Formats: sequence, C-alpha cells, structure tokens
Amino acid sequence: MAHFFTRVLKALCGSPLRILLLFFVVLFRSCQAVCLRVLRAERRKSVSGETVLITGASRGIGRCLALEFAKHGASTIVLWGRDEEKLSSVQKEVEESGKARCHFYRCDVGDREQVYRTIRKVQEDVGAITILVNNAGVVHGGTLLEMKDDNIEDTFRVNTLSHFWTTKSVLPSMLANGRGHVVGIASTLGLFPLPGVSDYVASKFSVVGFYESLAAELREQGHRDVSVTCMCPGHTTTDMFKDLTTQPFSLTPQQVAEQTIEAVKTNQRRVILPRIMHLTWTLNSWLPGSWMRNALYVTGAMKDMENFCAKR
Ligand SMILES: NC(=O)C1=CN([C@@H]2O[C@H](COP(=O)(O)OP(=O)(O)OC[C@H]3O[C@@H](n4cnc5c(N)ncnc54)[C@H](OP(=O)(O)O)[C@@H]3O)[C@@H](O)[C@H]2O)C=CC1
Ligand SMILES: CC1=C(/C=C/C(C)=C/C=C/C(C)=C/C=O)C(C)(C)CCC1
Repeated sequence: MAHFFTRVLKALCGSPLRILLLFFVVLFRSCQAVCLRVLRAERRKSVSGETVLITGASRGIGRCLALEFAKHGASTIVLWGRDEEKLSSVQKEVEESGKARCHFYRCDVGDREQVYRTIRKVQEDVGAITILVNNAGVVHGGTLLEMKDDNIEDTFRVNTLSHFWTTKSVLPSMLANGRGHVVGIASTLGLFPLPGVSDYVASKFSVVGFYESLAAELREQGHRDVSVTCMCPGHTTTDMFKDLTTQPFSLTPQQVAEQTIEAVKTNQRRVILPRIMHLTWTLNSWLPGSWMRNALYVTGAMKDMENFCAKR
C-alpha cells in the first residue's frame, strides 16, 4: 500500500504540468457534459412505435431491456437467444406488461449464416428493424495459459463478430428509411483491463472500437438519422459474473436497461456506468500502471478474480 501511495505522489509531484493538464481536462469534460445534457434534453426522441431486436434476451440485461422497451412504448419486440424455454417466458412477460407485440427466435449469434438466415426471417415476419440492441455475450476467462483455444474463439464470435453480422443485416433498411439506432452492450472492460478475463476484455475493447468507427463512418457519409450508442456498464448482478461478489460499484440489470433507453432517447454515443468509472478511466491514463492493481487488491476485486479463474 505504502509503495502504491509513494508511486502516486512521485508521479504527481514529479510533473506539476500533468496536474494542471488533468485539472483542465476534468474542467473541460464537466462543462462539455453539462452543455450536452442540456442540448440532448431538448432533442429527446421517443421509442414509441419502434421495432426493436434484442440479442441475448433470454435473461439478464437482455430480458430487462425487452421489458423496458415495451414499457416505453416500442410496438414490436424481437427476442433472440438459444434457450427457447427462457425466451418464451420473457415473451409472455413482455406481452403481459403492456401493448407491445413480442416474437422470439432461436439464433446462435456466433454463427454468421444463422444470423443472416434469422434476420431475413424476422424481416419477413415483422418488417424492418428500427432499433438493434447487440447484447448477447459470453465469458469463459481464466489465465491465458489455462484458456482453451475454442473458448477464445467463441468469445470473439459471440462478443465481437456477431455485432458485425447483425449490424450489416439491418443497416441497409435503416439507411433506406432514414431512421434507425444501433446499440452495443460493451463493458467498462472495453476501456480498461482486468486480469483473468483477457479474452473477454479484448473482445470488448474491439467492440468499443467497432461502435466508435461505425459512428464516425455514418457521420462522414452524412447519415445523421441513423444513430449509434455504445454502452459500457461495469459489473452487473446477472449470472455472467456472479462469482464477483465484492464489487463496490455493481449495477443491477434493470439500471443498465433504464440507462440504455435513456441513451437511445438522448442519442448518446458512449455511456460509461456507473458514472464514477469515468474517473477510473481517466486515472488509468494518468497514473502509474500499478495504481489499478492496488485498487483491485484493496477492494477485494483481485481475490474475486482469482476465485473466478480457479473455477474455469
Ligand atoms: N454481467 C456483467 O457484469 C456485465 C455484462 N455486460 C455485457 O452485457 C451483455 C449481457 O450480459 P448479462 O445479461 O450480464 O449476461 P447473461 O449471462 O445473464 O446473459 C447473456 C445472454 O446472452 C445470450 N447468449 C450467450 N451466448 C449466445 C449465443 N452464442 N447466441 C445467442 N445468444 C447468446 C444468452 O442467451 P442463451 O443462453 O439463451 O443463448 C443470454 O440471454 C453481455 O454482452 C455482457 O458482456 C457488460 C458489462 C457488465
Ligand atoms: C478496475 C477498478 C475496479 C474494478 C472494476 C471491476 C472489477 C470491474 C468489473 C467489470 C465487469 C465484470 C464487467 C463486465 O463486463 C474498482 C475496484 C471498482 C476500482 C478501481 C479500479
């Protein structure tokens, strides 16, 4: 611990210019956030009447997203996943919760041809998708030398490549109709590292890059009516990371779903949750690499990750 604080002090005192710069960055970012909030509040859009496709909707964040979109007036919700029993139960919940029509399809998003086939079927059945939420995800994890090659490939197929296949499939109709929103559920682990899940982290860094580039590409091509949002939530209390028990800033899947709808309505390009993680992200590029390792030890997160790896 003492070593950690000495390193932090040395890094800060050794470079007063850095402190000054950090101060201006924080000040600028805060002003920018306030201005954007005011502007976005004025240009709020509605999700009423939209046709929403959510991948990985059989449980966790995907299930909450389906219910939340229905609550906010979406007219059709399309659920994708592999577990038909669970999908059917979410379909019932959505239909019972209000006026939205709800359909489900069995689709392994890691299989490109299956994605293309299922999208065609969905478009025949319900018409054009106007909001796509790429939420399906998987974690295998373990230390690099323990990881199975097949699991590494599966992680990239589900967490990264699937976003390309689904987005390529729905984007043409969005561009033709001049209306659409593509949402990716990435992670804070698409912004900073965590030992024990390097496959997952790398797949999420890739996906953050995908959305950043897609947003820039659409803007460059003048398609301002098709929006892109990349959600970066931190640890969330679903089955996926249930072994991480000592997380100090955990979110519920309901919170992630609510913030996602808010981000769609206000056209936010990137959302980091909880907000305090902005600080982690900024500090990560300003402080010596060891600070995060120490923070992970102090909060018990490192122990959690060791247990997580041991169970792989
Ligand atoms: N939990 C967390 O701490 C965080 C999660 N996230 C991200 O949020 C997203 C949702 O995660 P969360 O709800 O927590 O996880 P869950 O494990 O609860 O749910 C994962 C969902 O993805 C689906 N899925 C997994 N593999 C496939 C596949 N090959 N084809 C189709 N569907 C698949 C599962 O459906 P089925 O089993 O029916 O196929 C399930 O519906 C993921 O992208 C995750 O990386 C982001 C930040 C934090
Ligand atoms: C890095 C870091 C932390 C840990 C973050 C963790 C452990 C995040 C896990 C996120 C997950 C599991 C995302 C899934 O997609 C603390 C301790 C909050 C404090 C400061 C730095």
